[in-house]
Amino acid sequence: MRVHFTKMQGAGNDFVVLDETSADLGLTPDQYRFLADRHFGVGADQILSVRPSPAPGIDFQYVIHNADGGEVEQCGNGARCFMRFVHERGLTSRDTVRVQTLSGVIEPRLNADGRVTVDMGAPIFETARVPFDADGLHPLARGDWEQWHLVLGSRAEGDVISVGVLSMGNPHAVQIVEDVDTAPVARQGPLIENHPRFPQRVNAGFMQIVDRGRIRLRVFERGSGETLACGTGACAAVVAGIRLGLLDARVDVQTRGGLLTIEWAGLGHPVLMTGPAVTVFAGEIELA
Ligand SMILES: N[C@H](CCC[C@H](N)C(=O)O)C(=O)O
Repeated sequence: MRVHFTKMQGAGNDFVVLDETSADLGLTPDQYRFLADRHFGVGADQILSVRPSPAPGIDFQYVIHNADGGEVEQCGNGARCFMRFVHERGLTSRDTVRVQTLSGVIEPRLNADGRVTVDMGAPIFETARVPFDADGLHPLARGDWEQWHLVLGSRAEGDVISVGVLSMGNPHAVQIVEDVDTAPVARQGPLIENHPRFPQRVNAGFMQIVDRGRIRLRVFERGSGETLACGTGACAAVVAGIRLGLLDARVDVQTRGGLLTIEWAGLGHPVLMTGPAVTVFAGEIELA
């Protein structure tokens, strides 16, 4: 099957985008993994499928698969690229659309300066909804929020880290580090991602607080490994920092791939994420 695709990136988090508005391609996990493969396929952190409206009042459906072929609930950098894609392909003439994802409706908006702002919805803190298995654990109260001690690996080698746990539709565990450049992302990332207390695994954030309006962030993503940026990870990190009393309501997030700006007015409010969305090239590929 010959498939047309568009390669895009948002702050270096890169995507293969498929226009499935005329017909679902019906791809398998193996085919998603092939498209994401940086040696045998196109190469991407996630594969984004643009599908027709599922209901009145909703413009599109947005389906996301990680590089490991697994479908996931949300992708922030992908949502910005989604908006650029539907605009460039003439699938909408509007600068904002309503998009159904597995975790709810999001509203990306194309700004005059070329960046894209997305209402990512409100963060979720109930551990059962992240999901995070807190049974038998005693939280550490910090700010107006709880932190959890996680033992990584076997008790012998076990790092014990303190994480904030929350969902942006997808699960995140965020820890504060002195310096993201020396943080043990490669070693701790997989141990956090696959920690048994996260039944659906988790995205692992490593946040360095520069000042109350700026952080540096690295994320070891569930199903994709460390990426140059993670949009939902940036939202989760800023929300965690605000709840710990360490950040103001508007924060610039410096990732290895670029700058994102996150705004959150507090409990009950949505998180707004603003950042770049770039079309790199289009092509076709033969799928077995
Ligand atoms: N790896 C994530 C999905 C992609 C999130 C990230 N690329 C973003 O920009 O939010 C997960 O398994 O929940």
